[in-house]
Amino acid sequence: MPHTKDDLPDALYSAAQVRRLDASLIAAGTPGFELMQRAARATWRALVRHWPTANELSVVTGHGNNAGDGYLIAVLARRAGWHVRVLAVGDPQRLQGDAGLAHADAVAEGIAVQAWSAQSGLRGVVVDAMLGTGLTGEVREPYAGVIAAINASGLPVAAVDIPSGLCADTGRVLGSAVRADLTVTFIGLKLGLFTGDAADVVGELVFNDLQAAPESFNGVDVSARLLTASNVPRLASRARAAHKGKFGHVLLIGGDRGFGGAILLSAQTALRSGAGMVSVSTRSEHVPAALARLPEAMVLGTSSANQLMGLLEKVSVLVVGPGLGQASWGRSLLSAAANAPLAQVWDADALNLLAEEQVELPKDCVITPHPGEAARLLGLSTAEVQADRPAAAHALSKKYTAVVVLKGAGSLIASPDGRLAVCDRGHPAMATAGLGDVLAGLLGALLAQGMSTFDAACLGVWLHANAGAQEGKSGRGLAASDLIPAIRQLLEEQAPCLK
Ligand SMILES: NC(=O)C1=CN([C@@H]2O[C@H](COP(=O)(O)OP(=O)(O)OC[C@H]3O[C@@H](n4cnc5c(N)ncnc54)[C@H](O)[C@@H]3O)[C@@H](O)[C@H]2O)[C@@H](O)CC1
Ligand SMILES: [K+]
Repeated sequence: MPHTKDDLPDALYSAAQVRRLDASLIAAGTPGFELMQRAARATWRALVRHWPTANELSVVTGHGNNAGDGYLIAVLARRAGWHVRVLAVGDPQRLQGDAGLAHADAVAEGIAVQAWSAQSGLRGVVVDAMLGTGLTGEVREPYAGVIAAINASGLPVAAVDIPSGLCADTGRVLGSAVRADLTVTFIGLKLGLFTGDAADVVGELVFNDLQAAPESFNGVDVSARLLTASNVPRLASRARAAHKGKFGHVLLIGGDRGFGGAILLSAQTALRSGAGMVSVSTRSEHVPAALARLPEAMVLGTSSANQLMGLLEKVSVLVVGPGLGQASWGRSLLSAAANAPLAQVWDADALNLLAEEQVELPKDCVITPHPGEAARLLGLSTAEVQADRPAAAHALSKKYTAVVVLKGAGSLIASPDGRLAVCDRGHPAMATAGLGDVLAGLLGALLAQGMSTFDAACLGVWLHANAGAQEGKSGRGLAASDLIPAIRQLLEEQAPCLK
């Protein structure tokens, strides 16, 4: 069954797990060469749909089964009357097994198979059939040079299974990767197609399960779940007899001198995302501005942690960190929060203070690091975190026994019980200040309405990314507060109040 972006299955696999799936399909009676033919047909159909007026193909092949798919795509294109040639990186005589058979089929069809050279000259649509799930380590020559030539050609590119150079497990470009306009991927979705660098190289994604019987998936673990409109957790609809006491009381702590706006953005989002009551603890000099902006909130000018104590007994959820700063004011408020037996969201400077071991995180919190904060918490560099985002999210979740939202393209949500969810929505216009404050306030409101930490994190990330995609469409200049009405609208569409 072909699937496009909006109806993808949600199970995500590593390269090793997909290899196990391949093996179980073959063991269940479908020969590998038949799978390769199905992969080629699926790619060919998607390619014709994507470029309906094209009639010329340059298929660039490597040395494994990914190349085998490429030879069979060339055969289908030739039979459809297209001008086709194959540019082989390395010696095609060395191809073995099913890929060898596919090469023989292409030759028998009279297709010109030339050795790749810098002078080969690419034409028409380029099919990238060099490196698939068999990629290991940084891309070596001659492939790196061929990838650079394909990217420099400016021609349309269809990638077979995964763009060559993109790691199927981590979504990291291993040195260099083909920038595809279309990727057709098979059997099981690879986690690496949805996080990290993937969004810049995958293009339109089409999935085909190659008619795998559902039983073939039994016994093969899933690495992660893709968040989709149908599986994302929902808030319950509200009863008519609802009252504000049922929807929690969120206390947001932060906004030191110079960062007063951050906590207001969080508080405004918590209010607009359905929290029953919202209180803000901030610097006394920020109180008049906060009241002017948020008349619905209770605003407490706080100069020391002692002033928080009474309030901590009345509220149900804490959001700590936006604009908190790292000076003694923020540190003392964070320590008071850390001792409160409440559901909590820690963000921004709360995470920097946590990394400095100034405080201990209570159990069952949500933490929302961006890659730089995640790196500080793990004692790694940001590049090391980005090199394997799923591993970093799992490691943080284990280290702090917390639900972790690792932000950045393809946000990840990791739970200490091993679950991992991936959100591939969002928009580059979201790379702007204040977006994290909005997310923290949203998560606080969802916890206050009774969701578990993992469900709140999944729904919060999903709503935030979709609101960003909706509002970011017009490009740069998105202000964080633009997201708040969009989040409210999406929440209401998802779990409407009774009319
Ligand atoms: N039955 C199957 O196994 C099926 C496999 N399929 C295709 O087969 C692919 C997997 O095939 P393979 O496991 O043969 O692997 P690939 O074809 O992905 O790549 C293996 C080749 O890449 C080279 N290579 C690995 N890392 C490299 C690096 N860092 N730099 C340069 N070269 C590197 C290896 O030396 C080897 O020649 C899938 O992605 C998919 O396209 C599909 O045909 C469906 C069925
Ligand atoms: K490829």
